[in-house]
This record gives sequence, C-alpha cells and structure tokens, in this order.
Amino acid sequence: MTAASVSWRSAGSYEDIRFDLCDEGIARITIDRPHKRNAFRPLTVQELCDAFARVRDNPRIGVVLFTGAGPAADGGWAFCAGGDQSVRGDGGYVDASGLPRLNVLDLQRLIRSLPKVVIALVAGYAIGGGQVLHLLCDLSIAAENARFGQTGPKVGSFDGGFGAGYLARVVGQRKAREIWFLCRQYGADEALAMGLVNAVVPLEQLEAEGVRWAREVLQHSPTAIRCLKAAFNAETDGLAGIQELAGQATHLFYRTAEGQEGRDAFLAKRPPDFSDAPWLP
Ligand SMILES: CC(C)(COP(=O)(O)OP(=O)(O)OC[C@H]1O[C@@H](n2cnc3c(N)ncnc32)[C@H](O)[C@@H]1OP(=O)(O)O)[C@@H](O)C(=O)NCCC(=O)NCCSC(=O)CCC(=O)c1ccccc1C(=O)O
Repeated sequence: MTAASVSWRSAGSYEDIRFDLCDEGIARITIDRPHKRNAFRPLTVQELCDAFARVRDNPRIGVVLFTGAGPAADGGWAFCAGGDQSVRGDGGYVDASGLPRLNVLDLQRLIRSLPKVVIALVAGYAIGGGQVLHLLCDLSIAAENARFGQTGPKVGSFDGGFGAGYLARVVGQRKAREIWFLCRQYGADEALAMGLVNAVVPLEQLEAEGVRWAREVLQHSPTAIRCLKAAFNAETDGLAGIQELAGQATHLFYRTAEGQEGRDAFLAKRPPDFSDAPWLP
C-alpha cells in the first residue's frame, strides 16, 4: 500500500486541532491555527491533551504523527510557533474563563510518557514552545523548509525543564546554550547535523515519509517498543523516568502466573503458593 492511499477519518470534533485515525494503527494530530503559525493557546493545549490521551487509551494505535496545518493564507508554514503571545497575561496564557495557565507542561509530560511512538512532522517554523514540543517527540522528520529556534529570552520566557536539559542531551551543552542565548534560527540541514531531527525530506513528501516510518515501527513488538521508550526516558528523566520503566516491569509481572498467584491467594483468603516460581539467575 502506498502512503497516498492512507485513508484518514476524523476521530473527534475540536476547535484548534484536528484528530484523525486510519485503519493501520496510526493517528494524526494536527495543530490547526495556521493564521497564528500554529501557536498554542490554553484551549489548543487542552484539546491536544485530550487527543493524546485518547491515543494512549486506544490499544489499536501504535504511532502518532504530530504536525501543524499549513500553508496559512499568506503562504507561511509552521509546525508550531509556541505560546500564543496575544493571550499571554501577566501570569500565564489566559483561557476562556480568565485563568492564567502553562498547561503546555501537562502536554509535554503526556507526549513524553505516552507508551507509543510519536513522530513530529515539521514543515516551516518550530519555534519557542513549538520547538520544545517537537523535541519531546520520539522521532522528528523535517521538511526542507523547516526552521527551528528559541525566542524565550527575546519575548520574556524560558523552558528550564525538557526545553533546556533534554535539548542539551540531544544536541550537546554548547549547542543548547547557543540556541537559547543567541535565539538564532536553524534550517533543516543544520537541525539534521546537530541531531535535532532524524531526516529531511521535500515538503510534498513529509507525510508520506512519516507514514513510511510509522509502518516500519508497527511491524515490531509493541511491548519491546514501550519498554524501550520507558528505558530511554529512565536514563534522562530522574524518578519520573524510572517510574515509567518500573511501571512497564509491573505490567509484565501482572501477566505472569507468579503475579496472578499473589492476587488469587489474597482473594481466596489463603496463603500464596509461589513454589512453582523459579529463583532464576
Ligand atoms: C514564527 C515566526 C518566526 C514566523 O514568522 P513569519 O513567517 O514572518 O510570520 P509572522 O508574520 O511573524 O506571523 C504570522 C502571524 O502569526 C502570528 N504569530 C506567530 N507566532 C505567534 C505567537 N507565538 N503568538 C501569537 N501570534 C503569533 C503573527 O502575529 C502573525 O499574525 P498577524 O495577525 O499578522 O500579526 C514569527 O511569527 C515569530 O517569531 N513568532 C513568535 C515566536 C515566539 O516568540 N513564540 C513564543 C515563544 S515563548 C513560548 O513559546 C512559551 C512556551 C511556554 O508556554 C512555556 C512556558 C514555560 C515552560 C515551558 C514552555 C514551553 O516552552 O513550552
């Protein structure tokens, strides 16, 4: 089957995003605010969290393609230009009820801990908080027109979490400091050279390439992939990362006769019998 034959169907009705599924185990989540270069407001983030949570809870989905709608009416492209500065109040990004929020941090953790593979498809700008979102995806494919960069020190913001520490793990301390301190923009080839993206393709091939990578992932063991993702996170994310990896171990243990004997004995109000369980080397 060719990428062009992927048949997407809408899986939800949202204002700021699009959420599509296909029958091959792939989801596509698109930030749909091209007039703002796909900058996110609190509602955008809330809807993204909802869609990613639905992906997490759907056992038929193994890979998510995360992208931005484009081109805009003026021809400009963006994956995401970060937080929408026009709704930035004095204490955060203000939602419809007037509450100031930084709910993009919830979204970052959701993508990071999603036990499935998230592939960023970047056409145009991935700037500010948008660059951080792209960074948190497991894999990233850039179109030739992609541009990456930080603006925090220009616009009075910074991401001292994954946006600084994990960026330094990916591109190295020197480059990460350059990215944040100088606020330059980097083209797709520079991003590839510094390890920020996995591949660069012509714009018109971006989604097809993403689908091709997704199909390759989907040929492999879901359990191995989810344990590997948790293992990569455990190496960088402190106790939260170890929790994820440990959770995968517990998940596997629940599926053994030994684990089930503990539950069954408790429910039968008898002592557990683990005599069949070997003390392996
Ligand atoms: C992205 C640009 C470089 C694109 O430039 P260009 O193609 O010339 O287009 P423009 O004419 O500039 O823009 C077109 C149109 O879009 C509007 N727009 C673009 N970006 C934003 C934005 N971020 N907010 C609001 N509106 C935006 C722009 O105004 C135009 O509309 P008009 O109606 O014509 O005016 C360029 O647009 C650009 O540099 N944009 C700003 C990038 C930026 O500074 N983003 C914010 C960085 S700070 C941030 O993202 C905080 C993130 C956050 O919430 C956070 C907080 C705490 C911890 C972690 C994080 C985190 O990082 O996630």
